Amino acid sequence: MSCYESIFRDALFAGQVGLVTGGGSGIGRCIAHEMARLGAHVVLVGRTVEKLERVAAEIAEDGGSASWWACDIRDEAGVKAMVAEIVAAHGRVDMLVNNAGGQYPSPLAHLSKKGWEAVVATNLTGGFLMAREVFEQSMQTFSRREHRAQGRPGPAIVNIIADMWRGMPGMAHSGAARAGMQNLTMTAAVEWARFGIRVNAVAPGWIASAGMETYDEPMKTTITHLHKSVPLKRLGTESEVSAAVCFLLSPAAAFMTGQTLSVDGGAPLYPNQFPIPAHSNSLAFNGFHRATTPAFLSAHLQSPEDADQT
Ligand SMILES: CCCCC/C=C/C(=O)SCCNC(=O)CCNC(=O)[C@H](O)C(C)(C)COP(=O)(O)OP(=O)(O)OC[C@H]1O[C@@H](n2cnc3c(N)ncnc32)[C@H](O)[C@@H]1OP(=O)(O)O
Ligand SMILES: NC(=O)C1=CN([C@@H]2O[C@H](COP(=O)(O)OP(=O)(O)OC[C@H]3O[C@@H](n4cnc5c(N)ncnc54)[C@H](OP(=O)(O)O)[C@@H]3O)[C@@H](O)[C@H]2O)C=CC1
Repeated sequence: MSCYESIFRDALFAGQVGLVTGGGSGIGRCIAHEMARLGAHVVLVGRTVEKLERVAAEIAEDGGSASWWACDIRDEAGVKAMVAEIVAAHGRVDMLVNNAGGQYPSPLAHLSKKGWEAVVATNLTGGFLMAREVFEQSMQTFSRREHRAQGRPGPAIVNIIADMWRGMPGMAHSGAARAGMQNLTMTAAVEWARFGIRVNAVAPGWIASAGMETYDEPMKTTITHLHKSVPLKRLGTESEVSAAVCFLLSPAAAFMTGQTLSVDGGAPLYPNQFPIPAHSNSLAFNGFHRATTPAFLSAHLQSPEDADQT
């Protein structure tokens, strides 16, 4: 019996096959453990063989069932071949968790085209390729009628995105990609609903995941202060993201599609997360004709720093 504790009932995913991209570390590893604990066979996908092997071994030690496939989700031919092999080996894919992703901090103006493309390909194109292949190859394997006859829905898909609702200052490439993924979630949900395929997303806020280790020291220092900007006054855990994912994959969410669940302690509702750096020359307001600015507010039409200089 697995040592992984889940809030969900035993055997919830018994007999199902689930793919977890980025399953070799952090949130993806945790999701893979929980899905295996609930009875699924889990295929771990990522680029680093050692990480995938280690997590597959952990799941096996816990009495679960897992295999792995090394693949860069940005490689279209690699994704096609991988999904084909998995479908050939297991007969189908019931669940896809598009979790692989990442970015590096940089001011927008310093982003190179290559860096932008690397992050957009990782966080948007890769998720699209995975979802499209799972859809296409599921449709080839089982006709819609066969699916219905077996009383089984098509695969359930969950995309991991991020808290980008108010922009993502310092990580513009990732914010743009995640916003794209959120929109793709809605479109796929509508286009694939008639095949019984549900597509949802989970938007983690700041999670104390292994992924946070990948940042440099100044960024890690910033991260140690992030909890102060969270109404619940702490970071989230990998297992709190996993629980949301397992809920969306489960029949409890059978009437949910195209939705994004935020797991963020309320952080986006709280302003001042990222202080705007001091202005050297902020834009002056344009002094509209016929404006009716109350006198007591006129001082607030320029930043205090600029006001100090006048
Ligand atoms: C406020 C805190 C957090 C907010 C919430 C989010 C948290 C998390 O997401 S935690 C998970 C974190 N995990 C990661 O982010 C994984 C680590 N990151 C990456 O692997 C990279 O960022 C990647 C996504 C770009 C990896 O893609 P890959 O193609 O493998 O990258 P390359 O190393 O080949 O780089 C390609 C290109 O991208 C530019 N670049 C990459 N890293 C940096 C960097 N640290 N600084 C500046 N530029 C970077 C660069 O242009 C690279 O090309 P070259 O210059 O030729 O190397
Ligand atoms: N932790 C947090 O606070 C937040 C995390 N997120 C997102 O949640 C997801 C999981 O993050 P987390 O667990 O924290 O971080 P990790 O860095 O631990 O996980 C990212 C995983 O994705 C894999 N991966 C990255 N690029 C590729 C690729 N091109 N092809 C295949 N696999 C890839 C990595 O493995 P490998 O390098 O071996 O391929 C790694 O296992 C990411 O998308 C992350 O951006 C979103 C918001 C907040």
